[in-house]
This record gives sequence, C-alpha cells and structure tokens, in this order.
Amino acid sequence: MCEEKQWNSTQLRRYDLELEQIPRLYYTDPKIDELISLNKPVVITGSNIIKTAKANWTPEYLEQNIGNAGHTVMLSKTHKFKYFDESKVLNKNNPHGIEFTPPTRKTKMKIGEFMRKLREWKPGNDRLYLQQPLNNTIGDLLVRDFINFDWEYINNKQSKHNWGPLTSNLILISQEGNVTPCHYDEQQNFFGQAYGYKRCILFPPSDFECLYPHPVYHPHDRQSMVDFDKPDYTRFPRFKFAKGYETVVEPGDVLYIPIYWWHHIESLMRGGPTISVNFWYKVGPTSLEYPLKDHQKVSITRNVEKMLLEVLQDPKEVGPLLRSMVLGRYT
Ligand SMILES: CCC[C@@H](CC(=O)O)C(=O)C(=O)O
Ligand SMILES: [Zn+2]
Repeated sequence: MCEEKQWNSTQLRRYDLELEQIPRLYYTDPKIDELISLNKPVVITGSNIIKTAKANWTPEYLEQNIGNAGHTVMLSKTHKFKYFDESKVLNKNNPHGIEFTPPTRKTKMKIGEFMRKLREWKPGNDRLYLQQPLNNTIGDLLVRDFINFDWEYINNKQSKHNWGPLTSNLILISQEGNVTPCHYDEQQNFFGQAYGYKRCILFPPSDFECLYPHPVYHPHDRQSMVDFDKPDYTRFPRFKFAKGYETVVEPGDVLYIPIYWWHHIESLMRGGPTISVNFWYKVGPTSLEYPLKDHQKVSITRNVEKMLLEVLQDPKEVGPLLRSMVLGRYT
C-alpha cells in the first residue's frame, strides 16, 4: 500500500533544473551495493541504520536530551547557509587569506535558547541551523540511541566499498525552509533523515563544468558559484546543461551521497524543523585504475590548482597560464 505522502510540491523551492529521481531501494536489495560501488546515489529505505533516531529524535526529545553544552549554531540573514572555510579568510592572523564577507555567522547556543528562537522566529530575524558534531557534549540518551544504530549494516557497507575511517557524525537541526546550497564534499556520506522532510538535489562530479565551483583558494572552495534562486546565465552559461537527480528523504531514510557528488539540501518550506544525522567517511586507499573515474579527475584539478597557486602566488596568473598552455594545443 502506498502511504499517504506527508508533503506536497508547493513546499519545494522552484529551480530552473531538469531533475530525475534518485532510486529508493529497500535495504536488503543487492542493487544498493551495485550503485554504491559505482559511486552513484541511492536512498536506502526500511533499514534500522538510524532506527533509534527515527523513533526518538523529535525536537522536544532533543531539547531534553541533547545535553546542556553550547552547540554550534549557524545564523543567516537569508534561507541560504552557504558554507565557508574560515582558514581561507583574510584576517590579522591569516595574511594570506582573501577579503571576504561571510554570508553566515557561527555561534554557540544552548539547546533551550535555540529551540526558543525557533519557536519565536519571525520574518526579518536571523535564520538558525544547529550543526553539531556528535561528541562528548551530547547527553547519555542520545549516546544510547547512537550506539543502537545498526552499526553491523553500516560497517558492512564501509568495508565492502573500501571506505576509509568514519571521521564524524553531525547532528543537524534545521529551521523549516533552510537551504544548504550546492557543494561537494571530499568524503563518502551516509545521510540519515530522522525527523521531518528534506529535499536533496544531487549532480555527478562530471557536472563540474556546469556548476562552476569557487577557486580552491576561496573560502567557498567546493561550493558552486551559481545562485540556484537566480542563476546568472551570462557568467555561468553551462548551468543550463546541469543534469540533476532529486529525492525527498523522510524519517528513517538514509541517502548515500557519493564522494565528490554535488548536493543541494533544503528543509521543506512550512514543514517545521527537520533533524538529520550524517556519517562522513574519508576516502579509502585508492589505486589509479584507468580510465580514471570522474571524481578522481576533480581531485586532480584540485591538486593542479593548489600547485599553480603555490608557485604563481597570484591567483590572477592562474587563468592566463592555463589558457596559454591549453588553447590551440590541447583544445
Ligand atoms: C553541514 C552539513 C550539511 C549537510 C546538508 C544539510 O543537511 O543541510 C551536508 O551538506 C552534508 O551532510 O554533507
Ligand atoms: Zn555536504
């Protein structure tokens, strides 16, 4: 029987994109391993991976049990929470950084204040997004829930697909309507949805040329320069060729976001707060087998950019040097 859908399409933000559906497969389906081994996204349904989070992690439960430490909360004047690397911003102890106006502010907030601000939120107020690594600051009941995730299933996937070590789990408590704009991470990601609904739009690493990542030295390294709400087709003409995949994850779903895949993730509008827990894995030992995979080529472009910036010093010299090297010779 098909369950009553708990959301409708008016809760999704509208973008000028063609989007296919990401497959949703029951957790015992062997096709899941086929897709993961091909570095392709899949929604794993019906599993016990984050069963205890699906069962327990409501906003009220977290308010009672996440712990009384100050948790990391991002604040934004808009619905977008575009990540930036603080270590790349010019400041007194970072003379090599660049001039940059951060679009968000990081603060520490106790859960009670965070939830109160969420309840009292009015248009014009800063939006809030709690993004806290699961560490020794969290309360005992959450530790118990975390320990009772289906680690046998998770660890089996990690070893079968030669992922590296689990580096961190973030608990994400988002205000309705918040957006994490399009970016890629250099880690494999099991993205677990515990409460509420999130729309996830993914693009393959081969869409690199359509999504225009900021230069590697920029604080928004790994983030797309394209504003999905108002794409600038003059600066970013190939954005119209981006071929995306989407899904709306529901409580209990785990979305596999393959390493180097672009993803834009939004909490449904008028859907209330959402709660997710992700699992980031370093890449495992990789041998260069030919033909190289698309994500390996992205990794190579990053190394070339870093090396050229190291030796040229001035970012404005990178373009001319690459152009003189490539135009008429490799094109
Ligand atoms: C800080 C991490 C945010 C998350 C997206 C989201 O749920 O808003 C993401 O990008 C990831 O899990 O990789
Ligand atoms: Zn991410």
